[in-house]
Amino acid sequence: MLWATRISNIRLYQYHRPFFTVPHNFRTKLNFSSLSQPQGFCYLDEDCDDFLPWLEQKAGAKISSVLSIGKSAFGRSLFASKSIQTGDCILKVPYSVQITPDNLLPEIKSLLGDEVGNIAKLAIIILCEQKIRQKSEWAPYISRLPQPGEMHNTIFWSQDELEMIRQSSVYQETINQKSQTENDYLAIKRALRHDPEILGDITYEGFMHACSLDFLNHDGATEAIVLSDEDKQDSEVIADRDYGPGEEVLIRYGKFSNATLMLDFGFSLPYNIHDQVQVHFNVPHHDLLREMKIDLLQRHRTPPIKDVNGFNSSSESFTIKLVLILVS
Ligand SMILES: C[S@@+](CC[C@H](N)C(=O)[O-])C[C@H]1O[C@@H](n2cnc3c(N)ncnc32)[C@H](O)[C@@H]1O
Repeated sequence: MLWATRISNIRLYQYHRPFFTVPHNFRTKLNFSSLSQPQGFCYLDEDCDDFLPWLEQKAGAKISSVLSIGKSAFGRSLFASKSIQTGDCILKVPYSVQITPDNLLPEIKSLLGDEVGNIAKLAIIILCEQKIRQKSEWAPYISRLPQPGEMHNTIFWSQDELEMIRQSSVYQETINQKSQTENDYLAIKRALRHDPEILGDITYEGFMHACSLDFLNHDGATEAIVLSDEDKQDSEVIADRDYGPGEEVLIRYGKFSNATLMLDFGFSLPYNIHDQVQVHFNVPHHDLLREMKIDLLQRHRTPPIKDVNGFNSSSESFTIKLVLILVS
C-alpha cells in the first residue's frame, strides 16, 4: 500500500496509506509536498505496475492519472508521471479503499474489549489478511508491506541500540510504546482465547510489526494540504507547486520533531524545521540562581508541538529550539 500511512494526529504513515490503513478518527488533513530529485533518479517500480489499476478497479474510480510508483533513496515512492500544475488534484482516494478499524470482522470486533485501540485493531486486520494470503481482497497491498527488517522505528531496536539513546526522551517513549503494544497484544490474545484459529499463531513480534505499518514518504517543509472530506467520503491530495515529470512527490506526515520521526517511522531528517528538544532540568530550591534560571528557561521555551506521541512535559521540563548554556 504504497501510500498507506498510519495517520494519527496525523498518523502513519504518519503512517500513513492508497489505500491507507487509517484509523477513522485519525483521518485528517494531509499536507503534500515535493522534493525534486537533484540526482534525477526515478526508478519505476515494475513490481507495482498492477497496483494502481487494481486499486482503481476496487474503487470504481480514477485514483490518480499523474502519479507512478517508483523507488528513491527512501524506498518505494511516488513520482509525477507527467507535468503537474499547482492546485491540481494529484490523488483522490475514496474511503471505500482505505483500511480502517471498521474493516474488522464483526465476529472479531464483538470479542474485543474497549481496551483494544484503533492501531491494534488495524494490526489485527492486517494479520488476518496476511493469514489468508492471495485469497485476501487486499492481497496486492498486503504483499507490498515493508518487511520487519525494513522497519527502523525505535521499538524494533535492540537493547544495546536503545542504550545509545538512553539520555533522550525517545528512550522512555520507546519503552512506553513497547509496553503499550505488549498490553494490546495480551488483551487480544485474552479476548480471542476461545477462537485461537482466528489469528493463527500470532506472535508478539508479528503483532508489533503489523502495528507499525505506515506508507508514505515524508517531507516536513511544506504548506500544501490534502483534505479528507467526510461528505465526499474521500481523501484528496492537492499539488502545492508545479512538478516536472519524474520529480518525487512527498507527503508531510505531520509537523514532527526528529524524536517523533525516529520513534514512529524509523528515520530522522538532517534539516528538520520542526525539530525540538525536550530538556528536563532539575533546578534545586537551594540554588541561589534558581529564579533566574527558571525565568530564563520560561522565556526561551517554545510551545511543544502537539504531536502524536504527546511527549510528557512537567513543570521542570522545557521544550527548546535554542541551545541554552547555563552557568551556575
Ligand atoms: C510510510 S513508509 C513510505 C513507503 C516506504 N518508502 C516503502 O518503501 O514502503 C514510511 C517509511 O519510508 C521511509 N521514509 C519516508 N520518508 C522518509 C524520509 N524523508 N527520509 C528517510 N526515510 C523516509 C522510512 O523508512 C519510513 O519508515
